[in-house]
Amino acid sequence: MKPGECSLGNRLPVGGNGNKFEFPPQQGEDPWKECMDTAVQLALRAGQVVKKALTEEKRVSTKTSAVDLVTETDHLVEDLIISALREKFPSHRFIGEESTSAGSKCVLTDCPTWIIDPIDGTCNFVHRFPPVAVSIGFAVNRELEFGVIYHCTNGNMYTGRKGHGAFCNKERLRVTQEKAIRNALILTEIGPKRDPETLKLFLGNMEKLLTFQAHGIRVIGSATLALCLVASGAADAYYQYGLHCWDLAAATVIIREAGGTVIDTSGGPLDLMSCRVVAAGTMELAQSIAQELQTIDYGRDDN
Ligand SMILES: O=P(O)(O)O[C@H]1[C@H](O)[C@@H](O)[C@H](O)[C@H](O)[C@@H]1O
Ligand SMILES: [Mg+2]
Ligand SMILES: [Mg+2]
Repeated sequence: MKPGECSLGNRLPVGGNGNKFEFPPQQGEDPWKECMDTAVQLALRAGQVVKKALTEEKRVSTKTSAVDLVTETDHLVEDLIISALREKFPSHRFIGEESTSAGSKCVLTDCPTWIIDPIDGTCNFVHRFPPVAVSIGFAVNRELEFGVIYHCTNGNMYTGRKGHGAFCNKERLRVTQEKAIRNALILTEIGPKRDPETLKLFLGNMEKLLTFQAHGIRVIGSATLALCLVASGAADAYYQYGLHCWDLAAATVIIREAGGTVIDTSGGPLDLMSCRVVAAGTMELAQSIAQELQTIDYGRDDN
C-alpha cells in the first residue's frame, strides 16, 4: 500500500482516484456511526482512568519546555485508546499527542484517521485542577467527521458529528451570536513557550483585546474544554497560538455543529496542522479578533 492509500478491509473505494474514500450509497447506512459510538465508549473508559489517577501520586516529565508536562497516565491512556481502536479498525490511521512526541509522523491522509489527545490539560491534571479532558477526533478524506470530548472531573460528554449537531450529554449546543469584541467573553491558552519575545506577544494580544473593552479573557488550562465552552455559548470566542491538531480536531467539529466558526488566525480557513486558531459564535467576531492578533510562531504539527 502506498502512503495515502489505505484499504477498507472488505469494502473498496468506489471510483475516484483510488486514494479517496467514496462509499457506494447504501440506503440508511451511516458509515461512521459505529466509529463514533466506539469513541464515546473509549472516552468514557479513558476518562475514568484519568479521574482516578488525578488524586494519586504522579511521575511528571517535560517535553518541549519546562511547562509542557507529560505523565505516565498520558501515555497509558493514549495506548489504551489506540490499541482498542487498532484492534477494531485495523485499516485506520492514528495521530496521538504522545505518539507524535515520541517521533511518529503527524500526517493526515485520506484514510480514516483518529486524532487523539489522551489528556488535554496535563498541567491541570498534575496540579489536580479540575478542567481535564480526553479528546478523540476523526477525519476521512482530510475532512473532520466527528469529535468526542469527555470532561474527566465533571462527567460532561461533548459530542459533535458533521451534519448531526453538537451535544453536551443530551443537551443540544448552540453558540452565542455576539459580533463585537467589546461585548465578548474571550478564552485563550498560554502555550508552552515562555521566552521573553513570546510572552511579550502573548500579553500584547491580551492587552489589545482588553483595550477593545472585551468583557473578559479567561485561561482555564485546557484548549479542548475552552473550545467546548464556546460551543456551549458560555463564552463568545477562543484564540490561541501553540495548540495542536489533537487539541483542535474534536472541538472543531463540536463548535461547527453548534453553529460556530473555526478559522486560521490570518482570517483564512482553518489549517488543522498550523498550531493556531480563532473560533467564535459568529464569523464577524472571529474575523475581528483575527485582525487584531500579532502572530506567535509555533511551527506546524506536520513538519
Ligand atoms: O498538553 P495538553 O494536552 O495538556 O494540551 C495543552 C497544551 O499543553 C498547552 O500548551 C495549550 O496551551 C493548551 O492548554 C492545551 O490544552
Ligand atoms: Mg495532552
Ligand atoms: Mg492538549
